[in-house]
Amino acid sequence: MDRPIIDISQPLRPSLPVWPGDTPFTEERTWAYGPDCPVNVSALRLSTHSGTHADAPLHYDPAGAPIGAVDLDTYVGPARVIDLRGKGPLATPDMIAPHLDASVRRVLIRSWDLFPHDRWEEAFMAIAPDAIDLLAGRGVVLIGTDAPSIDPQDSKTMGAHLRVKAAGMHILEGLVLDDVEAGDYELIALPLKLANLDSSPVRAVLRRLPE
Ligand SMILES: Nc1ccccc1C(=O)C[C@H](N)C(=O)O
Ligand SMILES: [Zn+2]
Ligand SMILES: [Zn+2]
Repeated sequence: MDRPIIDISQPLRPSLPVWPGDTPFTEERTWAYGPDCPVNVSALRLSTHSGTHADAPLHYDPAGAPIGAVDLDTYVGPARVIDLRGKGPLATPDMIAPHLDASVRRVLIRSWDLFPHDRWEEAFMAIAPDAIDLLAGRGVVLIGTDAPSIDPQDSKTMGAHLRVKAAGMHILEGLVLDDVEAGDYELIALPLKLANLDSSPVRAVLRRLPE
């Protein structure tokens, strides 16, 4: 069976919308191909939470592991995409529970009809802390979302992140699920081996599961 790759990652470019106040994405050419130079080499500067990314425990726990030290198995394997479009600003246990079964280890939530590639959209769907508890209780090890955070933009308590910490779960944020039907897939979304940092951009992809 053909299992084409479905790219669920944001393009990283200077116009990338970023969290208010965070580091904008910039790029520059350090060496430019030309008569005296046989190569192009560039430099980039970006927030660790740019685009589609994986939070490290260090993001919400000062003693937490940096992204370069996380267990990579979490980011590769079967994942269930669930469609919560139009269900409001907060994903609750009642919304999520009907989509789960004992086999599900990774859950990716779709909340946008169309991913807001060209603007920062602060009215994104967050995930209720007790929904994280439900997922953890069902054996889910990774929660992903097409929103830029699992907590509301104005959160000061980071309730969902702290429940993720308590459960030892992992997080993907900023996924692009516009072209993905609800269902089960193989997820591949490995973070960079950034030795000291709180998050890493990922190239997240899905494939149909082998029959
Ligand atoms: N860039 C930030 C700067 C300050 C506070 C939050 C962010 C975020 O991007 C949210 C983040 N992705 C999160 O894991 O919730
Ligand atoms: Zn993040
Ligand atoms: Zn986060």
